[in-house]
Amino acid sequence: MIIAIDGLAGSGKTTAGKGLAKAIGFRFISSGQLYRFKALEPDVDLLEAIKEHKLKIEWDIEWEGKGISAELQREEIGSRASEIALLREVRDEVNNVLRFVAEGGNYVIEGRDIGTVVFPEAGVKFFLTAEEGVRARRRAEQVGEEVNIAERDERDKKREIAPAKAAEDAIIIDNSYQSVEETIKEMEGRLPKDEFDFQRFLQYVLGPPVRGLFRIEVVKSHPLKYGRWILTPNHTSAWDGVCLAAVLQRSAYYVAKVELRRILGPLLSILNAVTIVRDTPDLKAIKAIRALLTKEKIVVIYPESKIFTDGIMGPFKEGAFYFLRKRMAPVVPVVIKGLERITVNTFFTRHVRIAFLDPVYPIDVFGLRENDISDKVKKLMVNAYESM
Ligand SMILES: Nc1ncnc2c1ncn2[C@@H]1O[C@H](COP(=O)(O)OP(=O)(O)OP(=O)(O)O)[C@@H](O)[C@H]1O
Ligand SMILES: Nc1ccn([C@H]2C[C@H](O)[C@@H](COP(=O)(O)O)O2)c(=O)n1
Repeated sequence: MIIAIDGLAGSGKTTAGKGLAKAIGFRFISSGQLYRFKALEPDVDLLEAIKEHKLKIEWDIEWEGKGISAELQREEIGSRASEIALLREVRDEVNNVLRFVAEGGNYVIEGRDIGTVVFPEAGVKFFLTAEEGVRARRRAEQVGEEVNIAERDERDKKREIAPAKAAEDAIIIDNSYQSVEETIKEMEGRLPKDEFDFQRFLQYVLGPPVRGLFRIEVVKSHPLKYGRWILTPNHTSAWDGVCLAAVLQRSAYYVAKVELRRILGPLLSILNAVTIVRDTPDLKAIKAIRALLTKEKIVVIYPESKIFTDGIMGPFKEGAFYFLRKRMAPVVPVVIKGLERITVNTFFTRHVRIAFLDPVYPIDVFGLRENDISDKVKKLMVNAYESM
């Protein structure tokens, strides 16, 4: 899911955008920083540099392993950036890079034309404003020098290509007299929530008793309230899906083998399962999962594809990472410990621990093959399991 934040200089796009991204577990990109980088290093081919991992643009810009945000923040660079941002070829280059990096991820992206030109299909669009005097004061405090914000506004608003303006469907927030926290809270409050369904009802009703019964402890969490995610849990018991559902704050779509239809019948659909024929390219299931991700849902895929009760993770199927490699969604590896070798006698003495590991985004695995990706994720999960 892309959350676009546009606005004029000093309206708080970067500060509030970063805060929002942190609060909801998304990544953040400042397109203004990219224009500033281009002003600083005009000869660098941005896309090539990103593909070679020389340039990192998420959160703060890193060039050849070094953070350069302070240098980019200089008023002289900002002013030069505003000038080169008038050039069609520079804008195309920056836009291509933004689309390439963000594809299939959950991002908050700030700029001037993010909701209007770069991501017109963004899930949510904000346009931040503040009075000119307030913005000038903020920028002057930031850079420690007098700033001619009116001149910059003129250039950004009146230019022919992609002028800074609110998209027709943007949510406009004037934060002249708001704190940063208030702006972030207002933005989060305007994000679209999932519709209430039967699984969500079960989570409300059965979540607390299941958490109590299995003494579930979330040892590492991740806010999964918005956006598209693929969760890849290890699979030691039929109960791990129940424990996972009990701690999620949203409905998830579980990918299950088609054979389960015979046992569970229509209950599978009620519980949001997507059935898949194993060991074949099941195009119907792939299409269904792709549609769910496009609708910004959570999909759960067990990479081992069957239960390994002793806690030693079985071989990972590469297919579980197909959607990551195809740049359709980030993967959150989930490690569940405490449900191994479950028996009637030990059922009531469980202490289940769940860790949601840091997400792996499509851009992180760019250029890797499916089996390298599954090896990488498995290593992360095995290490986490052993340390829990
Ligand atoms: N309500 C608010 N929301 C966001 N930022 C605020 C708010 N109030 C004050 N600020 C301050 O405004 C300053 C400017 O914010 P920021 O750099 O995020 O703006 P920007 O829109 O990204 O500017 P530019 O386009 O020039 O990079 C920061 O120091 C920030 O702390
Ligand atoms: N999407 C964008 C982002 C930035 N610019 C230009 C306009 C600004 O003057 C300059 C620097 O941006 P800042 O860091 O101040 O946000 O880059 C643009 O044209 N389009």
